[in-house]
Amino acid sequence: MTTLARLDSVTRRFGSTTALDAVSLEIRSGEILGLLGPNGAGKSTMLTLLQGRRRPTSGTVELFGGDPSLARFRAELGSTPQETALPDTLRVSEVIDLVAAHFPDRVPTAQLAEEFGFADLLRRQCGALSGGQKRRIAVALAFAGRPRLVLLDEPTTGLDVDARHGLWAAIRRHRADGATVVVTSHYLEEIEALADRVVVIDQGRVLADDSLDAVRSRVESSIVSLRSPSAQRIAELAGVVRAERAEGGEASGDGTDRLDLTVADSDEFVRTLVTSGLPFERLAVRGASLEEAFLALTVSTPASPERIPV
Ligand SMILES: Nc1ncnc2c1ncn2[C@@H]1O[C@H](COP(=O)(O)OP(=O)(O)OP(=O)(O)O)[C@@H](O)[C@H]1O
Repeated sequence: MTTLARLDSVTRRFGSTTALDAVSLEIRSGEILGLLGPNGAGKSTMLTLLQGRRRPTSGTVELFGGDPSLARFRAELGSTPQETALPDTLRVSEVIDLVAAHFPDRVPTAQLAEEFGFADLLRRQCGALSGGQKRRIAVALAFAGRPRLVLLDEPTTGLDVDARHGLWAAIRRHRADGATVVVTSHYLEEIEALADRVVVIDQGRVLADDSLDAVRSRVESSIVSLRSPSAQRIAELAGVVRAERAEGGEASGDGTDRLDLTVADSDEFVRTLVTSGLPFERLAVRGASLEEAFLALTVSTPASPERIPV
């Protein structure tokens, strides 16, 4: 597998803020790489370095084997920024032609519009589009020149469910046609739906870099759900990484609370629970979703595990 881009011990500071802290990462051809992290984790900074829009404070960023701040190394790069800004007075088809003209092998306008679901908007001026329509067009623009590498910063923010699913299908189709994609997202289900590989970042550091399944299994989290009148004490038992009152789990009429506990080892935790003698009922155990695994990863960075007050 070819390496298309690489960060080698990259640190980027903004004044006293360290947005990226000694990050090393390779982007390999053919993959959809999901960048996952809370607000301010450093995801957008990583993309701007890959786009050559900023330089690292230290370390090396390489795009197609060269320095991304030099235009010739960006020739096969497509990207969609977090903020969508299309020129108000141009028609949609004109914006597509303008962007695609920079690439030697463009996707025909009608095909792109069909794939990304805006065939009916081609003659519309950009200023007259809704936020969601602009977003779909901005994502499509990243693919307009069949770039080898596409960077998508929160591509489906603000889109409804149907529009998001449509975009995911289009992104997958372009990957099948040979594009490599890096996608940041706040929607964890988006990363689960798209990514082959997941990089979890928090506070500028890479906490995990592995296949989707491996990231899930690496944290080996399980969710133990139960009801108990002693919720607080159960949440404080050894082995609990995170404790949360389940949705709709307000104290019920019988004085018990429903709890969802993220634990590293469910067998061990159940033994601890039984030994504690604390009352519980309706215990259920299941594997953690990516979202839950991600939360467990990011909250376990400090010395002590986080316990959300229950
Ligand atoms: N131009 C800048 N000047 C000062 N600080 C900045 C600048 N750009 C980013 N930062 C800081 O660097 C850190 C990382 O920001 P970044 O935008 O990369 O995070 P992110 O993971 O993309 O967050 P979000 O999910 O909220 O978009 C944050 O603390 C942010 O405030």
